[in-house]
Amino acid sequence: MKIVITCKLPHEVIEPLQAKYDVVMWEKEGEPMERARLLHEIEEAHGLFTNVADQIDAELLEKATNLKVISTMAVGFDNIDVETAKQKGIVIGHTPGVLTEATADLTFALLMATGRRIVEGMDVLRQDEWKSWAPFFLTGQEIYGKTIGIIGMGRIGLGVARRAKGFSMNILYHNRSHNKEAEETLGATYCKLDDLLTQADYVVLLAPSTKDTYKMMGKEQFAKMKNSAIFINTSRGTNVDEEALYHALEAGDIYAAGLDVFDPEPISSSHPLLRLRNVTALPHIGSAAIETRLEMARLACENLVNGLEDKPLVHEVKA
Ligand SMILES: NC(=O)C1=CN([C@@H]2O[C@H](COP(=O)(O)OP(=O)(O)OC[C@H]3O[C@@H](n4cnc5c(N)ncnc54)[C@H](OP(=O)(O)O)[C@@H]3O)[C@@H](O)[C@H]2O)C=CC1
Ligand SMILES: O=CC(=O)O
Repeated sequence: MKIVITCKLPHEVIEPLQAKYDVVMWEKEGEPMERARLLHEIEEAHGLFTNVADQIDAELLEKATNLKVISTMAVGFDNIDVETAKQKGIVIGHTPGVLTEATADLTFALLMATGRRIVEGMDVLRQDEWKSWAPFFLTGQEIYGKTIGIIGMGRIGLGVARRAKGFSMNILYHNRSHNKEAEETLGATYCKLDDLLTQADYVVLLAPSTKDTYKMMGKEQFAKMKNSAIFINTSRGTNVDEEALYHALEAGDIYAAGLDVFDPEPISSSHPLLRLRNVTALPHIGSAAIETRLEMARLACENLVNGLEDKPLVHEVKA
């Protein structure tokens, strides 16, 4: 059977696959497989190893006449046309859990960096703009003891809430349903979205990208936040109206934003958001810790092999 891998993986990860299958792997480090090549390779493929950078859409699935399994090295699967794949009897695997703590670390790091203007501080040094210690030079927002509002209290949201607890933060959250663990172990309080937005000093978005969450943070939502509040997004760029965010930041309706994700990705260096002093931006590196990425790759391989061998996947996308 033939496997197509759309990104360069370490030898130790693909060796077991090469022993059993005909493996085609994209070799360019840090770049996704060219679309034309993917559309060609998929015609004969039985298994597809993908990630958030590929669009696994109806056009591609139409050509994938032999495909049995799609395995994404990610927890989010919004880049995959799940409905069409399911109609064609293709199973889909993803990698929840193994990236939770690394992504929660990065989310909290981004919250701290944005609140305390860490990247601006480095820029000041690089540009020789540090004249003296001054009472209000590079002052930001406190973190310890403040209120955090987590939209999407799932695995990663809970990880962020545990970190926030260590900073004695008051924890609010909004989901479609209650998260008992967050309430019972961390004392988190369930809120309507509007209440969370008006009360939180830090609004952290961690809901998946779905039809319901598309641009869920827009003009109206940013207007409800405090002028001193900070918005952090480590979920998906599609969950935010980026133009509305830009205007809210520029007008001082909110204090700052920390962003790891954009729509589309990669974001261009000329994007208006990147020109704002009060934006701290990262290139979608939430889960980018070495051990985590190895675990994700191994789990995605296990899902792939199980799918090829008609065994239950370790983590199957059920949606
Ligand atoms: N920046 C990065 O590198 C990374 C980003 N991610 C992103 O983080 C997301 C979350 O991952 P993970 O925590 O594992 O996922 P989970 O499924 O565990 O958590 C998602 C949470 O969002 C809530 N939710 C879903 N729909 C809505 C809605 N319409 N309104 C409010 N809340 C909603 C769910 O609760 P309920 O069902 O009760 O509404 C659930 O608690 C991923 O889907 C991915 O997009 C993940 C990893 C790395
Ligand atoms: O964005 C990354 C993911 O795992 O989802």
